[in-house]
Amino acid sequence: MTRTMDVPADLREASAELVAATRALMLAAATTTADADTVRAARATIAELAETLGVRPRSRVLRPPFDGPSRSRDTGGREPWALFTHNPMGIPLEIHFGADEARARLVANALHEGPPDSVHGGFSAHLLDCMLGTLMQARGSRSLTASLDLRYLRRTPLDEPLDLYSRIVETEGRKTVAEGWIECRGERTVEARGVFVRVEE
Ligand SMILES: CCCCCCCCCCCCCCCC(=O)SCCNC(=O)CCNC(=O)[C@H](O)C(C)(C)COP(=O)(O)OP(=O)(O)OC[C@H]1O[C@@H](n2cnc3c(N)ncnc32)[C@H](O)[C@@H]1OP(=O)(O)O
Repeated sequence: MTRTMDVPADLREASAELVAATRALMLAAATTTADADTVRAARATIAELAETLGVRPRSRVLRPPFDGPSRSRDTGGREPWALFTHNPMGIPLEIHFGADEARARLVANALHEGPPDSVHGGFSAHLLDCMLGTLMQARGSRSLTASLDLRYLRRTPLDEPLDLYSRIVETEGRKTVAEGWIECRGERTVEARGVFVRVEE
């Protein structure tokens, strides 16, 4: 494991920019209407880049510090915590923490499609697990998701602002119950309830 703090700040910044550009490339590659020659030329360029970047790969993505979310929480929601800065597979979320709750805003795009024009249910589950799990982390708790129950109430649209929320319901011993939901235009589309169990460091 390489922690973000183990690499120089300049490389961290360059890596975050590369990942953001890669996400833009993923969307462009998936939705392009360019002709076949242009697409093939792009493929060759990308293959070349993959070779350049893959010369000495790490076995894991850069890992942000565990206390990042709690430091963000300490700012009272002024400084959000950015998720998946170094991983283009993750859906980038900027989470604002309160004491026992969190919120984020996101516009899902064509890469996240499940039912036509709607967010894939697995991505909604991923987003809500992030909202709940990162809130646990922001409260300093080293906990893993033991269960995550979802209710898909209506379709969650692409290309529109989505509001994501999570909050702590109760804690008993090593277990914490948290819930979260996604809203579009003020209407809930998905609800989640998760049990988190604290583990040893
Ligand atoms: C060593 C690693 C270090 C890691 C440092 C963590 C750092 C954090 C970084 C954040 C990272 C982001 C995280 C994002 C969220 C994920 O993506 S987490 C990934 C998905 N989740 C997992 O992989 C978890 C896999 N499962 C497990 O590891 C274990 O089953 C668990 C959940 C830790 C529980 O195992 P255990 O410690 O042996 O717990 P156990 O003694 O059986 O039960 C403890 C209590 O929990 C209850 N419980 C257990 N499972 C359940 C359940 N499914 N439903 C309800 N209650 C349950 C038990 O009934 C028991 O209750 P009490 O009897 O105390 O009242």
